[in-house]
Amino acid sequence: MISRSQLIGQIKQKKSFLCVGLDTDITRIPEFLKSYPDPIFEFNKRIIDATQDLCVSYKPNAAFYESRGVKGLQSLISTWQYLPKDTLNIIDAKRGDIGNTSDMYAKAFFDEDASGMSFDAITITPYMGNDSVTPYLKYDGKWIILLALTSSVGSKDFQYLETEDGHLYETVIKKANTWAGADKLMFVVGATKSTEFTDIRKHAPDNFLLVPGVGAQGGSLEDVCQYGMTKDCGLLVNSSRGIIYASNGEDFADAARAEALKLQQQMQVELEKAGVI
Ligand SMILES: O=c1ccn([C@@H]2O[C@H](COP(=O)(O)O)[C@@H](O)[C@H]2O)c(=O)[nH]1
Repeated sequence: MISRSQLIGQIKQKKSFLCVGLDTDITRIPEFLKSYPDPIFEFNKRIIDATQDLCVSYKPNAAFYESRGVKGLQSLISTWQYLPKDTLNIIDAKRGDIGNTSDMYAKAFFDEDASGMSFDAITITPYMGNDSVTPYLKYDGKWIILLALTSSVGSKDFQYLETEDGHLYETVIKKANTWAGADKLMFVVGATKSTEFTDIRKHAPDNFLLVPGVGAQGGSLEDVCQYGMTKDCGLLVNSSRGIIYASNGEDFADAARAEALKLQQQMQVELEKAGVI
């Protein structure tokens, strides 16, 4: 479990707001790892060892594990067990369903006794509304991260629809902030949407934003910080493929570390510029 003040403390100490995405694809990991009993876990373990002093968060994406059935679930559980307990460990599951089903999803990812895993935070889709979200809020110390404005091209299909608040993504943020405080609730905002961060901050001055889309998707870290950073930082910037697949040779962990270090160094500059550190 990691509270808002602990998260801010980690950011200041590590001079980083990097979230390393563990989107671990069996077809992209180095060949030599495939002789290990659990190649996906072995890969993640080495990535974690190589990056944990440079990041404040890890984000396994559930799809990469669930797509492998029982084996994948075991890799996810082993990865969760190995994750440092002072980083904010997010399961990127993008769930959303009626209340009693959400209860089960919450158990799956938050209740170690039930499932063998207890992540600090989960990503959720907001469109089924309040009763689809409240089951996760019952867990003390856990975070929910609602999709607000995604990095995808398809974000324009629904998220920009005009509403009384401006756009649908603004209504999502405004409404969800009546359900939980900034100590439990974050929003996903894509790095490819940096100019919208100013509007988003009007509705979410204190919430942390989980920002995917730098690196492989082309978003700019500098722009995200210019429009989205707060006095407490308020940002967790994710990079998955750009870090974990920096090399597919025996040097993959060193190459991942080098990419994470580049991002951490840019983040340090931004934190100093904004007076956070
Ligand atoms: O709007 C969104 C929401 C989630 N994601 C997820 O973040 C990572 C991004 O991976 P990269 O390899 O750094 O592009 C991935 O798990 C996505 O499912 C997103 O990209 N955009």
